[in-house]
Amino acid sequence: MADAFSLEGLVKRFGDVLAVEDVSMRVAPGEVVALLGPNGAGKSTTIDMLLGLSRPDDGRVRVAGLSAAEAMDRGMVGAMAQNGTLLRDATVAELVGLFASLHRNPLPVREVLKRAGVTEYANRRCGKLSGGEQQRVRFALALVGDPDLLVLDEPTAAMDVDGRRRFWASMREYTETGRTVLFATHYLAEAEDYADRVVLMRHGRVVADGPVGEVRAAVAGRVLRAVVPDATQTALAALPGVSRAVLRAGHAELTCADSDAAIRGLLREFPLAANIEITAVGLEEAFIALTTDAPEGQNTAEAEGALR
Ligand SMILES: Nc1ncnc2c1ncn2[C@@H]1O[C@H](COP(=O)(O)OP(=O)(O)OP(=O)(O)O)[C@@H](O)[C@H]1O
Repeated sequence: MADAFSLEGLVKRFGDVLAVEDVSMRVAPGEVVALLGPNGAGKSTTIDMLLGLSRPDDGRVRVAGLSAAEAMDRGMVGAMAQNGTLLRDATVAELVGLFASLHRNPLPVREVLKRAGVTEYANRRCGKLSGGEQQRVRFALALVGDPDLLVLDEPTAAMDVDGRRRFWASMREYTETGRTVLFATHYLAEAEDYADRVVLMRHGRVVADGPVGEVRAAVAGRVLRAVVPDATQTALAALPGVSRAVLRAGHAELTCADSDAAIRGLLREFPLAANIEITAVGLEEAFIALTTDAPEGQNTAEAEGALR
């Protein structure tokens, strides 16, 4: 089956800043992909290139076999920017109607309002809406052309807990129809709950790409904690199966790719290790392990290698 979209070796520089460096991914139709990463990781820059809003310095974007610009022209892509301005004096229904008139095959306005969950304030002026409500209107505008691919840059940034829940309920309905979605987010729980696949970015590069469960397992799978007298952080990091080690006042925290190998190695090298405890790693810890620069003695590069 043809890719819903593909990014091949994308590079983007802004002066001296290498914002995106060799980013590649292939996304199949129907996949819901979360693009995760800390501030400045290159998520928005990648999205802008996917949408044809900026040109890569190197590499190629294809959307259903077309260039980004062609796909946008044909209304195949719906986009929701972080903070595009809405016409303040237009009502929500008027604005959606205006956008519908720009598309060749728009969905009926009433249908769009319903799908985006904005029917209750359809007759309110956009300038009178809260930040979260405005985000939902932007979502409606992204849906109006009935696109095959939805690209959302931090869609829930301004929403409260209830707004977020309602937004994702609308999204679920949309993705159940087999549409492809790429969304950037800072919320790990959103990636965990709503994406089939997670792409983690750091410093302009993809550092992990896979199903949520696989990413979590590949980063470590487990954290082993123990009191280890006479150990050094470097010696702990060198144990088999350990991808990251932190030692504070004799308390070791070992992030493990293989916790069985790690515990055997630990007891062999440090027979006095005590109070040993092993727990599963959440996506949050996996995310932090992969997207923060490791302090001395930690071995994040190894964990990254395991994922590529
Ligand atoms: N127009 C620009 N001019 C100069 N530098 C830019 C420009 N756009 C982005 N950058 C830089 O490129 C890097 C990547 O930024 P980008 O906005 O893509 O990151 P991001 O992952 O989307 O971050 P955030 O989560 O904060 O939105 C950052 O160092 C940023 O400062």
